[in-house]
Amino acid sequence: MIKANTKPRAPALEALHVSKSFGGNKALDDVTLKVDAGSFHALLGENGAGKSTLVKCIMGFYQADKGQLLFSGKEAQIQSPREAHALGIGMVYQHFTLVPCLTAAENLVISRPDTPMVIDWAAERAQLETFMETMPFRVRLDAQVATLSAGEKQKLEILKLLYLDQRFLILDEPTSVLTPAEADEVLGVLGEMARRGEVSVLMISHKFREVTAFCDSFTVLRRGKFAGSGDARNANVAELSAMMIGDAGVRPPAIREPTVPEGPELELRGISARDEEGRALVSDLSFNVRSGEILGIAGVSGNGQSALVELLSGQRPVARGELRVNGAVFEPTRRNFDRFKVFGLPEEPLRNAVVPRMSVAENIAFRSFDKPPVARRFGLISPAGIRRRGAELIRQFNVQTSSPDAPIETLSGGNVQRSVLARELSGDVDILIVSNPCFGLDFASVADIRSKIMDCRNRGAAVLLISEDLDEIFEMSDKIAVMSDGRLSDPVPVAQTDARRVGNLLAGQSGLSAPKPDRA
Ligand SMILES: Nc1ncnc2c1ncn2[C@@H]1O[C@H](COP(=O)(O)OP(=O)(O)OP(=O)(O)O)[C@@H](O)[C@H]1O
Repeated sequence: MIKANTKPRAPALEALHVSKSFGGNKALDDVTLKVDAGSFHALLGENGAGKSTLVKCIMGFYQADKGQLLFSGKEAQIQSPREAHALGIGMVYQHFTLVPCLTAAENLVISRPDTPMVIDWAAERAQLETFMETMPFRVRLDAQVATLSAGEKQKLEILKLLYLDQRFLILDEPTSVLTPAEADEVLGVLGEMARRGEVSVLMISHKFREVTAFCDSFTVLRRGKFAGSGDARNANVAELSAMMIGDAGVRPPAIREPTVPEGPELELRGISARDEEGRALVSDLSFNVRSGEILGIAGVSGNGQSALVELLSGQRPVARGELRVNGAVFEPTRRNFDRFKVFGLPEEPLRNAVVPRMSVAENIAFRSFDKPPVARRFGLISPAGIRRRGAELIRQFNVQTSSPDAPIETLSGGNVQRSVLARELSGDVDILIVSNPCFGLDFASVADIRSKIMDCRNRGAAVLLISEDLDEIFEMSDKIAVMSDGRLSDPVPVAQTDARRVGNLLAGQSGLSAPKPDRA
């Protein structure tokens, strides 16, 4: 049995003069990071700055080319994640690693390296309850993971590390799936545990507010190099952003210009969709998005937003209802996307919007590979044309890649996102459907991408923005609707609502159209 939380013993970690290259690309160049025992340390940097590479070197996923790692003052050579776990270093990833069909208790027990072949569930259960009592937050042990909210899953991921007696916690943007209240709770509790000397935390974050409100110290990386470190409680946002981006300026906020609602229009009439077992994913969605307008759909992840994006992009059949573009019934096929100039950014672009092993240039030129100037006459594809067009968009959208020919899977998460946006926003756009477009992007990229989306709207596109980020919804939208449990509230102009009302709808309280009986 794992001995849980018997004594305070947060470890310190120092990564000294670490360098790591991929081919000719120096991802880390003489980087030093020091996390004191019992501190809550933030790791900041633009997309592609080297944050993931550094934590992957610490976790033993990568071996550094140069440098030294000291763990609790002793030199450590970590060859694999298993060795990192054995030392007491654990990581919470951006995406959940729990097994959805098992209960919370089962997930904890099977995560142990010493799980016996035959499990004495009564004994395990008693030990788990004792463990839970020592923990600052609880998760229902009998709940099936699939039924837990994102906040509960995130807590369970953290509990799992503590259950495994890992006291150096690395968190990769842990709050991106949480509501603001859940994020504050999780970070607040981790901060208290660190102060009590029970854990040390290293958190990758793009959110300045969280860093200054919850962390003790920070390190900034810029283009693979150490750019600065200091006390997070006294840091100010201007200082942090200057360290992150150097002299490069941030684009001013997106400017909303007056528009005339005459032009392209997207309409959904009574749309329902189901999962493979026939359960309703979205029910009776009816709304329209007009030219020069952004309709923002707010919602906590898992309330039907993915199904909505999938059916709009033709990846999921419509069970009932009609999609219309410019007044006519619209079938979401590649041909029609081109014909009606419908563009989009789905969730998890590396999985859903690119071919990982193909080059950045090829992925960017995808939509136009059979059109001039990328295609030669008679529809023949021109590799030089693809490369030229790709290189042009890489420059324009500031995608950080060692070369246009690098496989897109070697780019940092934020740069994959920028590449897909480069592809989707560079054309003549009439209808734009974007889902969490700024997920995982650094603050300068967020400003840049939001302005590009706003430019599309200002030029007359009808924009559907699906986002879990309420700040984004309020900054960008002309009208707001809330999705909860597969249903949508009536869209209202942004001036007629506020964060409290939207928050109530997010929590599933009244205001949504009454559920209608859903038949197959
Ligand atoms: N497996 C790999 N092969 C080739 N290049 C890589 C690989 N992993 C990372 N890189 C490169 O290393 C650099 C740093 O990437 P990294 O993922 O560490 O950045 P990051 O700061 O975590 O960015 P983000 O905030 O976008 O996640 C980037 O230029 C990236 O393209």
